[in-house]
Amino acid sequence: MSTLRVAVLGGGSFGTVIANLAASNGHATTLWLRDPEQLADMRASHENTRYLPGFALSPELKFSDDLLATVAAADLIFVSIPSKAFRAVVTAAKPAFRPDHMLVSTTKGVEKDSFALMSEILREASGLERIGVISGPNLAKEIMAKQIAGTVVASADESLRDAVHETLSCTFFRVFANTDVYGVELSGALKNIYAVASGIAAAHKLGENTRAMLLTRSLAEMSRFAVHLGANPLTFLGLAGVGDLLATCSSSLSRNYQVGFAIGSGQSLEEIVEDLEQTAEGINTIHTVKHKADAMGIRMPLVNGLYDVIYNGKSLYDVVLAMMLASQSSDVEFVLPKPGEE
Ligand SMILES: NC(=O)C1=CN([C@@H]2O[C@H](COP(=O)(O)OP(=O)(O)OC[C@H]3O[C@@H](n4cnc5c(N)ncnc54)[C@H](O)[C@@H]3O)[C@@H](O)[C@H]2O)C=CC1
Ligand SMILES: O=C(CO)COP(=O)(O)O
Repeated sequence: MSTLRVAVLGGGSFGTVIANLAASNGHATTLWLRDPEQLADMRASHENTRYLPGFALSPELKFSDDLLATVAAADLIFVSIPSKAFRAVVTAAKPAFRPDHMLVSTTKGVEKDSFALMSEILREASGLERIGVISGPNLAKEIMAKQIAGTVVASADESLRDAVHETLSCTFFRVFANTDVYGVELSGALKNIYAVASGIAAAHKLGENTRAMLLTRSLAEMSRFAVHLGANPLTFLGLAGVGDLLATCSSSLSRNYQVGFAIGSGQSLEEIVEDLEQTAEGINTIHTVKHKADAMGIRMPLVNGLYDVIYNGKSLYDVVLAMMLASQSSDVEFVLPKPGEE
């Protein structure tokens, strides 16, 4: 196995997980974080006490707050920065990029207003060609606890896919490959919306039939939307699609599910956002996807319903009732297209 020099940008839950996997696999790895206090704490304790307390990190993992030096010393760079700051960080790193650099987003969100996907931002802001994304059912704490999991790396560049496999694979973490970059990253971003809906459903103690219907119709809606944006619908049958939807919509470890549960328990969105000390991409994604779907004329009943509950103050009861009494719809649109959508 060849060893790579790896940089991970972002010292939150997931950046720490990725950096720890790479370092534990013997790759020279530096985790870049901007906060000097957190940097000093991580250097001293070799633990991410803020986001992943109780998990010892690889003794080989290095930490830095020097963005350009960290990037310049790496071959493979993972960007694990929330979508709202993603472009700013990649732009700041640009002076250190080289044409041979491989850039991989781990971020499950879309840029507000522009609707740019993270792979598009990586390409635009860096000017580089070797771009990829990873996504899948990857709850950070489970991976830190070495519970078996898999992820998907998507890129048109085979050597990048191989490098990510070599860097992250181990006895409890398996990396699968895909070439449908938009499909994989849209899967990761869109499922956060439905994790919020699932959290609301859980708070209302809805039954298993309801949960199964919600998840299945979520998958139908996600793939319908993504196909309009040029993704392959079959990607949604993979680990990044149905896999991540199942994990995130079922787990109280998911921050998006937690937000939904709090909404369903009667808390206001303002209170929830104030209390939340971590990233829940779904809140912005609901807003951004609703406006994009409206502009493109894509039917998204679950997104519209959720938007009405969260942003327009409509009652959940009225929204669900309207959905249940709507005219007959197609089960699988690739088998029976909706009239007018053949
Ligand atoms: N936590 C998880 O289980 C997983 C998270 N993801 C995705 O990874 C991305 C990052 O999420 P987490 O690490 O969980 O978030 P987090 O909330 O745990 O941490 C975010 C980190 O980004 C840093 N950050 C924010 N703005 C920054 C800026 N301008 N410059 C430098 N650093 C900045 C924060 O200081 C913090 O360290 C999200 O898009 C999330 O959807 C993907 C898979 C699993
Ligand atoms: O994407 C995730 C698991 O695959 C993490 O989900 P949350 O961002 O909702 O915690």
